[in-house]
Amino acid sequence: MPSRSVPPSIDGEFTEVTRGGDDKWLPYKTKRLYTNAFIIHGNKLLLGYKKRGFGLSKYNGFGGKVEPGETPDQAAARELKEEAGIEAPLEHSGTFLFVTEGGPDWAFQIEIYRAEEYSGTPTETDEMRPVWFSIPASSETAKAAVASVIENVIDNDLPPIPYESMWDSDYLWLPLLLSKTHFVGRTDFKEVDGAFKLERWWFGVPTSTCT
Ligand SMILES: Nc1[nH]c(=O)nc2c1ncn2[C@H]1C[C@H](O)[C@@H](COP(=O)(O)OP(=O)(O)OP(=O)(O)O)O1
Repeated sequence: MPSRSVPPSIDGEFTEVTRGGDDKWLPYKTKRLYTNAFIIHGNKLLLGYKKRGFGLSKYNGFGGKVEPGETPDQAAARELKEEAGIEAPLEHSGTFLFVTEGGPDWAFQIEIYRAEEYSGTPTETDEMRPVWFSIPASSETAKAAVASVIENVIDNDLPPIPYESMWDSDYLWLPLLLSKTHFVGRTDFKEVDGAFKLERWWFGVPTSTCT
């Protein structure tokens, strides 16, 4: 079988964790920077239920556009405060490109952040309602982490991570974020009647962290 290429947008030495769909990666004109931040507190994960805009009625991390003059780190902190009312020592955890067919002709470059502590009280805003979910038991390797989340082994009374109400590809990389494994990736979605359907994806981790 011929070897399949890494998406053209991925630079550097990464080991594939998961891929799907064909190799016909969508073209895009430019990239726009976004952030997305997740709070992991013990065995709980904080997500926001999106009340308006793109991604309405989905659960997601807290984030949005990087404004002119801002760094992604600054934007991540600002968006977390604006959308959830909290502050946290955010660490950069991954990057992926979200490209659409039928949607914008530019790619969303989403910088993903995580923190294990926070200050303040998660508070509902006009855009997001914060909700805690249970994190499944952790695993040693990136691939095992993906498997543990799919099996959804939980040990508290909170609901499990609501993958069915998240963007279609989040179950592929959230386990990497939970296990503190830096990752890169790419997803191509197709917009049909206002809904976005995952068409192809690739996620990888730095070669040195994949055992
Ligand atoms: N967890 C996620 N998984 C995914 O596959 N795509 C995501 C994603 N989070 C964001 N995206 C993509 C799709 C989404 O419509 C786009 C913009 O992200 P957001 O919805 O977070 O930003 P907003 O349009 O709300 O920006 P602001 O108005 O600045 O808050 O990036």
